[in-house]
Amino acid sequence: MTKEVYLNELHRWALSPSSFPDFKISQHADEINLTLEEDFVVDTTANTTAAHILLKTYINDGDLSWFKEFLTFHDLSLSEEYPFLDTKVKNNQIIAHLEMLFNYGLIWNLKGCLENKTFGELVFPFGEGVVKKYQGNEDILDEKIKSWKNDTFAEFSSEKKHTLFDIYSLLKRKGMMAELLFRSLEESNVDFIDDLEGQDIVLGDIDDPEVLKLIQHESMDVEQSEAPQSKQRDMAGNQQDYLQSRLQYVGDTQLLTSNKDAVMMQWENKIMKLSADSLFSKTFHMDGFPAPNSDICDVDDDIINVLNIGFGMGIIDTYIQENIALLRSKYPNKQFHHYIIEAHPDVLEQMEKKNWFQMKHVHVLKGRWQDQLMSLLDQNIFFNGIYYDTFSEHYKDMLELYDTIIGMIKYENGIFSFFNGLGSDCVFFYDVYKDLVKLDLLEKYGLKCSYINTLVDTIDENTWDGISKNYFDCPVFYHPMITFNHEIE
Ligand SMILES: C[S@@+](CC[C@H](N)C(=O)[O-])C[C@H]1O[C@@H](n2cnc3c(N)ncnc32)[C@H](O)[C@@H]1O
Repeated sequence: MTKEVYLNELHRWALSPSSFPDFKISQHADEINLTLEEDFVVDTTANTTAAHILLKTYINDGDLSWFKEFLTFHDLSLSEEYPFLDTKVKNNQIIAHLEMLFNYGLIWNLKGCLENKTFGELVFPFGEGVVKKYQGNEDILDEKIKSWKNDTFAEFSSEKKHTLFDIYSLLKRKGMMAELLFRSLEESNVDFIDDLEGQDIVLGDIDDPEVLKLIQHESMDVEQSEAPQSKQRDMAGNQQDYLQSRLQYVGDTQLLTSNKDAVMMQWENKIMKLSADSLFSKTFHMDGFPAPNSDICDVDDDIINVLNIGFGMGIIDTYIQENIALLRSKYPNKQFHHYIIEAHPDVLEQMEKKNWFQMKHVHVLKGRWQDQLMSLLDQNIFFNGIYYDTFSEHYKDMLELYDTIIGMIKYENGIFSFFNGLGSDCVFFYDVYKDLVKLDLLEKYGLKCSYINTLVDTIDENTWDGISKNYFDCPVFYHPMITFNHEIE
C-alpha cells in the first residue's frame, strides 16, 4: 500500500471510525514507516492531523459540515471523495483511538484545523479553568466564553462531559511526558530510550541535530514572557541582554524594555494583592484564605520573614508593606523582615528614588537571585513566604530555584508562590504547565502545590496597545500555593 492510499484511509477512518471497524493503523504503519508527525498531516499548510479530524468529529457529534468548510478554506483537492457519513465517534472509543495515534508518533502540541488550534483547545477552547471552580463573578466572562459554556458545553450529556475531561487529561499527560523527556535528554545526554509507552524507541545521540529537532518540536520551553521574533537584542529571552538594556517606567502603569516588551504591567495589580496576602496566609489569618491550621502552624514564630524576588514596579512589595504594617499593629511583639532581590540597575535606581533602601526592616539585595540566595541560606534565615516573579527567565531557571529555596521555606508555616505565566499565551499549554509544576514539586521535593483559580478581569482590548507581545491570554489565572506536604506525615 502506498503512503497516499494509506493516509487517505486514515483520514476516512478519522472522520467515521465506526464505519471502518477493521481499520488498523498497525497493519500498514510499519510498512510505510509511519512514525513522525508529518505522516499524520492532511495538508502541510493547514497542519491538520487525523487526530484533529477525529476530535473535531467527536465534539461536533458527527456533524461534518466543518470538514467540508475546512477543505474549501484550504483549497484542498483530495484524490478520492470523502464519505460524509452520519456515524458518530463513540464515547467509549475515542480515548483508545487517540492513544493509538499517539503510539504511532502523533505530536501533542501541533496546531491545526480551521481555527489553528491545539488538540486541547478543540476540547476546551478556553482551557480547563473555565469549566472547573474559580473565584470571581461569572458575569465578567467574555461573551464568547459564556456562549460556549451555556450553549455548547452545557448541552453535552454527562457521559460526554466525562469523556471530554478524560481526553483532556490524556492530552495534558502527553504534554508533560514530552517535557520531561526533553528535560532528561538535555540533562543527561541520554543516547537511547527503550520502551517508551510500550514501544522500543531508539533516539540516537542527542547531539544529532535531527534528534534534537524532533525533541525540541515537542517541547514548549516556556518563558515567563516569550521573545518576539526580531533581530534586535533578545531582551525577553536572554537575561544578559536584558540586564544590560535600558528600561522605561511609563507612569505607574508599565515597565518596558526598549523593544517594548512588558517587564511588568498594572493589570497584574489584583494578582499581586492576592500573592502578597498568600505569603502570610500560612502564619496569620488573612481575608479570603482558610485559617492556618494551628496544629501545624508554629504559633511561637516571632520572626516573620518574607522574600520577594524581582521588584519591577514594586506592586507586590507595596502590598507586603501594607500587610506588615497591619500585622505589626496586631502583633507588636513579633519582628517582621521584608527581603527583596533585584538585579536590574534601572530598577534599583527607581527603588533608590522611592526610598526602599531606607525603609525599616526592608533588606534589598542587589544582584541576581542566583548570586544572592546563598548569602541568605548561609545566614540561616528561614521564610514564612517567598515570591518569585522575574523577567527573561525560563522554566529551567525555576527548577534551579526550587533546589535552593527548598532549604529556606519554614517547614511548618512557610509558603512559596510565583507569578504563573508559564505557557500563558495558550490556554492548553497553561493547563499542561499547571500539572507539570505540581508533579515537579511533589516528586522531587515533597512540596504540595495547589492553585487558587481566579478570573482575570483586568485585561481589556486596549491592554496590549503599544506592547510587542501579549504574554497572558487565558481567562483564568492559576495562583500557586506551594507548601511542604504535611499530609504524608
Ligand atoms: C515582572 S517584574 C516583577 C514585578 C513585581 N512582582 C511587581 O509587583 O511589580 C520582574 C523583575 O525581576 C527582575 N529580575 C529579572 N531577573 C532577575 C534575577 N535573575 N534576579 C533578580 N531579579 C531579576 C527584573 O529586573 C524585574 O525588575
